[in-house]
Amino acid sequence: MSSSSTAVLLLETVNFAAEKHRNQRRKDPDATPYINHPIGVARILSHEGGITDLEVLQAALLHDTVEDTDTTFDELESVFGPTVARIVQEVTDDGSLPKEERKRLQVEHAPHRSHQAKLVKLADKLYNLRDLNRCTPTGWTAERVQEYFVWASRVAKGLRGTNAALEEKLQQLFWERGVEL
Ligand SMILES: Nc1nc2c(ncn2[C@@H]2O[C@H](COP(=O)(O)OP(=O)(O)O)[C@@H](OP(=O)(O)OP(=O)(O)O)[C@H]2O)c(=O)[nH]1
Ligand SMILES: [Mn+2]
Repeated sequence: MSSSSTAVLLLETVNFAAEKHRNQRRKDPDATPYINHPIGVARILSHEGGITDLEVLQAALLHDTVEDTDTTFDELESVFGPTVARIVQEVTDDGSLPKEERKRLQVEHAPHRSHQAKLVKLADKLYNLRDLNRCTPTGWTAERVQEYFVWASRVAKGLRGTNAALEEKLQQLFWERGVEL
């Protein structure tokens, strides 16, 4: 595929995600537009992970659309194709389960995800941990922040051997918190 059609597809994808997340905000005190997160996750993959796989970058832009908006996997498949839809599906929690179960399943399933899905997971965790270092979400205690680091390290353990650059950056954040990986 030519670089120009890659650019067009990425713009189509970021616009789809922006429209889906249009009314959502992050949990930080400034209520940052939610779309900053998926854009930042895709940018970590390209800029820090050296990832050029278009379907991975598209899946990163779309990774929270089904979990957090009215988007369906069928819709993603018809607009962006089966591979992108499958990667998003792999990184989407089952919202019908209780939160503790969803968290436990992320740890359990991480090692069995595809390489493409593991990349998105690594970048998602790296973004969210950096965001926690930047500021505390409204209503979160320091203990809840630390628990997120501990849980994220257990997920990251199952993602090992996927991307050295991203894993080293995650490792540094865990080390700074005194969390063993
Ligand atoms: N650090 C941070 N996170 C925020 C903020 N606003 C929204 N989030 C989202 O909150 C989720 C982490 O919070 P939790 O309390 O663990 O999860 P919850 O959404 O199920 O309540 C992440 O979802 P996710 O991307 O789906 O990832 P995951 O951790 O659920 O896998 C993250 O993107 C913010 O200001 N800072
Ligand atoms: Mn996310």
